[in-house]
Amino acid sequence: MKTALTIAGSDSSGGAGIQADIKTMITNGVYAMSAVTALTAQNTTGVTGIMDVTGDFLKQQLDAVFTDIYPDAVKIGMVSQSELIEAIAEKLKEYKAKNIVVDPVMVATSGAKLISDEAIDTLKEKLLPMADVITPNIPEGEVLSDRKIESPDDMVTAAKAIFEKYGCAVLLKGGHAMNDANDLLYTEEGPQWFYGKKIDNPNTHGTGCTLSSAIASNLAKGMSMKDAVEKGKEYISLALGAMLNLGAGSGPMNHGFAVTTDWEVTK
Ligand SMILES: Nc1ncnc2c1ncn2[C@@H]1O[C@H](COP(=O)(O)OP(=O)(O)O)[C@@H](O)[C@H]1O
Ligand SMILES: Cc1ncc(COP(=O)(O)O)c(N)n1
Repeated sequence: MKTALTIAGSDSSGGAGIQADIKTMITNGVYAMSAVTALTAQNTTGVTGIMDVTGDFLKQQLDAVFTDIYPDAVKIGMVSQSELIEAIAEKLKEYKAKNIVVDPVMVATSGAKLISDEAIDTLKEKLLPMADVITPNIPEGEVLSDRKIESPDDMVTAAKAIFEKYGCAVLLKGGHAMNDANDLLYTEEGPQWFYGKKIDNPNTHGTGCTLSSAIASNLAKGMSMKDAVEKGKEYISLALGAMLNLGAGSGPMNHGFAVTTDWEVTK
């Protein structure tokens, strides 16, 4: 069985962060492991508390994982402090991690800020250049490219700028701010659009976490970047389309739509 590691924050309501990542990885057929960067007290209406782990404890978790069950892919989500980003960069280098997917999480769907300004600089300097692909949404893409993104043409210009600046493939997600679900992948081969049908579902808590974990799972299974993105988009469209409706705010998706309860105990 292929293996994947998520390095991210815990979402107590289970729709985003570590919990979304693990559910996504299981449903995509890989063995899921986690190194927790922070605990959040969070539900569908907002984040009420954040408790970061220490850099040393994050390193301990990464040592424990990499020296025993080597991950075929690594997904990085919420990392709010520079010290933690530095710890991750150091360990990924030490263990020669492969198939690194960075979701540069900055603001939750509910509006809470999940990264310090100083950490954004460290992310740009230390982590993005190590990534195989990064998956910013439009507001994150604006921060990383230092320009406004207001049209599909702007998406191409911004993705190219990020690709050239940080040397990693960029999947710039249109879902949030543009009126459709079209994402742009920018690699050394240039731009490629992935078209999605906008699903009329207000419950989008955790979509970014979920897509990046699906892509990491697909890379772990040996898919090319393009196939990993295409399959990842199919997965998130089905999870959104399952129309789960939980909580008072923007609720979670049904990550396990493809998990069967129709199993039997065999003796
Ligand atoms: N309503 C929707 N219907 C279909 N796909 C969507 C919808 N909203 C987001 N997506 C897709 O979900 C993925 C995550 O995007 P996005 O919501 O922008 O991420 P983030 O949570 O980081 O803001 C993208 O592939 C995007 O196109
Ligand atoms: C612990 C944690 N990590 C990430 C997100 C971002 O979620 P979204 O994918 O909705 O932007 C979140 N709300 N909580």
